[in-house]
Amino acid sequence: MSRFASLEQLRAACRDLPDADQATAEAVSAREARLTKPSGSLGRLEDLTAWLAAWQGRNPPRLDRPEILVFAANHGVTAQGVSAYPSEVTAQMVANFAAGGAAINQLACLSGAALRITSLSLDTPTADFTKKPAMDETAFLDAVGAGYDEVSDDADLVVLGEMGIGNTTAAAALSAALFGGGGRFAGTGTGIDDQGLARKRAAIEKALERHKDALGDPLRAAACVGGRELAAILGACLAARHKHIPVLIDGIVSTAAVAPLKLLREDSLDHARVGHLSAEAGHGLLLDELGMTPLLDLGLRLGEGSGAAVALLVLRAALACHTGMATFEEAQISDKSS
Ligand SMILES: Cc1cc2ncn([C@H]3O[C@H](COP(=O)(O)O)[C@@H](O)[C@H]3O)c2cc1C
Ligand SMILES: O=C(O)c1cccnc1
Repeated sequence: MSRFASLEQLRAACRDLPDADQATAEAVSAREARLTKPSGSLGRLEDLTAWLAAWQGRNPPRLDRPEILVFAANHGVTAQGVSAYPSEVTAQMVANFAAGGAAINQLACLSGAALRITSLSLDTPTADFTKKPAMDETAFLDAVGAGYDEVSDDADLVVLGEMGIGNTTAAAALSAALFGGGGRFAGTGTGIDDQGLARKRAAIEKALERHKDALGDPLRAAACVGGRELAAILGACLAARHKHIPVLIDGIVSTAAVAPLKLLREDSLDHARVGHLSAEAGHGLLLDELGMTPLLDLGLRLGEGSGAAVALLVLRAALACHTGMATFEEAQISDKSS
């Protein structure tokens, strides 16, 4: 039995959100202003520390227990020839994660984060959404609930990633369902050729036409043209908000996964930052629609949470400066006002 019994119950949970702790953020910004550097010279690192504090409600904020949650699932739409790799690779990569051989294992280790992989019914792919809804309401709510339940109460940051052959098609379809524009969010994913990209766009357009009556509702759109791992990421992002835990989102797949939340409540992603701009073509377009600015732009196009895990190192840099630096008074350095 899922934590969410109906779409209406989930919708209510998506609208009932705690706010940031502004007083704590202001206290952190006040200390930041007294640190031994020209005012504002640590640029966006300064904002990141205040953002962490605002959502953790803690001064100073901490990164003692960050966790990377990777959700894996399979997609019926792969029957349309939309990925360069076969669906078996999803389970094979889950085995690789368990053995420590994937990119995200190295980045989790380096960034000092716990890594948890959750497989969602890998032997039961979603339906091919060019033909019918990817998930019925029960399957969708189960996946959202599974993601929600993965977030630890005592995590101080959650990084959201995924593994699922075919999921850049689901991400592009969901983005278009939410923001319009047919195949414009489609990119080459794992590296499909021009014919593959044409098949991907055609599959997306067919799905949008088939499900057009459902797409006005962001949650039904996510059930019709999303995927289990995208639904779980939505659930985890929502759980993190309810638990006052800041979130780092990864590339196009995890961004598309949480996008329905934004349409249900405008400020629902304020506790989240986008770790990086994926090289997957549609990610920048999607971020423009969401009004979100990525922290890094390194040309990554992997998924797994990899770009967000690299961005966690930047958050650590921000926090190290904030907590370790001396103030002007402590170091007896004359500041510009004295
Ligand atoms: C070996 C391998 C490792 C991966 N790690 C993440 N992805 C990424 O690629 C997939 C999405 O691309 P598409 O929509 O083109 O299938 C997802 O599994 C995503 O996490 C991988 C893909 C492969 C092949
Ligand atoms: O940006 C992403 O999330 C992405 C890009 C390519 C393949 N898989 C994921």
